[in-house]
Amino acid sequence: MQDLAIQLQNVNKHFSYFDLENVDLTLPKGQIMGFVGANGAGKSTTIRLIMGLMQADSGDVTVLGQSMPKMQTQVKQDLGYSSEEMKLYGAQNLAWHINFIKSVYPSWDDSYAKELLHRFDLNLEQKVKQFSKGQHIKAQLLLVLARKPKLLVLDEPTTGLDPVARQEVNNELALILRDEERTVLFSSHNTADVEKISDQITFIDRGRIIDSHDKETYLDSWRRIQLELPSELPLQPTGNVIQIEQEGRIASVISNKFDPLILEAYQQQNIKINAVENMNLEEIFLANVNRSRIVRTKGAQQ
Ligand SMILES: Nc1ncnc2c1ncn2[C@@H]1O[C@H](COP(=O)(O)OP(=O)(O)OP(=O)(O)O)[C@@H](O)[C@H]1O
Repeated sequence: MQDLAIQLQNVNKHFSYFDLENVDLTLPKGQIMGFVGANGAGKSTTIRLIMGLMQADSGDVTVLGQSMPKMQTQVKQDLGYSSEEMKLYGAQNLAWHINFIKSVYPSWDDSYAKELLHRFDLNLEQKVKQFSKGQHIKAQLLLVLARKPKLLVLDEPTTGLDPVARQEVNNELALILRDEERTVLFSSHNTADVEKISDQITFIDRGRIIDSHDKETYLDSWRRIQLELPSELPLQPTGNVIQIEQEGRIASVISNKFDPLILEAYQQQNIKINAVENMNLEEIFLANVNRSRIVRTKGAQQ
């Protein structure tokens, strides 16, 4: 069995107006996982459960081989977390924060911290309360990255950053990717960031995991196929086609498990294939969410 940094098995968490349901999630060590979902999908709740900040109603949460939240202190040194909710002390400067974190975490890497300070263009002496939003986010990231934890859990690390700062943060994450010892889970709304830097992708919608795969094979399995039909009769759904849009004799279908045999099958029905297009992660995410919501609505109606 692969060595896992994170394993969630059948995890449930109930809130008054929201349920996280039967969440299964595995992240092998040394991988970067992009955790994608719309607003309110359950990303932060899942992350809080992973961090041991909240207890699941049922199911098992295992992080770096330890059961959470029970063994939280045992993994503390190896686990780094950053989220917008975490506030730094406004009255203190960055140097004070660095000294504090350094005293708690022996793995602190001074030369890496200096590098980040320079790259993120932060000032050691400036009081945190004077930081802009972007500087605040970058300072938080510096404090967690320079600890060099084995597992980094970042809740929307690039939200609120301008395109330049976003690129800087993404570049740092991409560098971490080369370090086979380290594992990253980061949540994001930004599918372009996830497409660029992650090697595992998990989609969550309305409290359920709707897909979780390695990026390369996943992206490669989706296609949009543009068709010209012999008549205006509705195109019949076939296996591996999850969406059909048709206007007259023109149809656009989406396959989530593309196989060239599907093209042969269309041609045999005198359907002309105008184009077979790859899809980007945003298009895949939207198609996936739409399908999952249709399936759930149908299930609820039955
Ligand atoms: N402590 C809580 N008590 C009650 N409901 C909560 C609590 N925390 C979160 N929720 C609800 O759970 C749902 C999921 O919230 P969560 O913060 O996990 O979503 P998210 O995917 O991180 O969203 P966003 O991208 O908007 O930050 C929301 O409907 C939220 O209102």
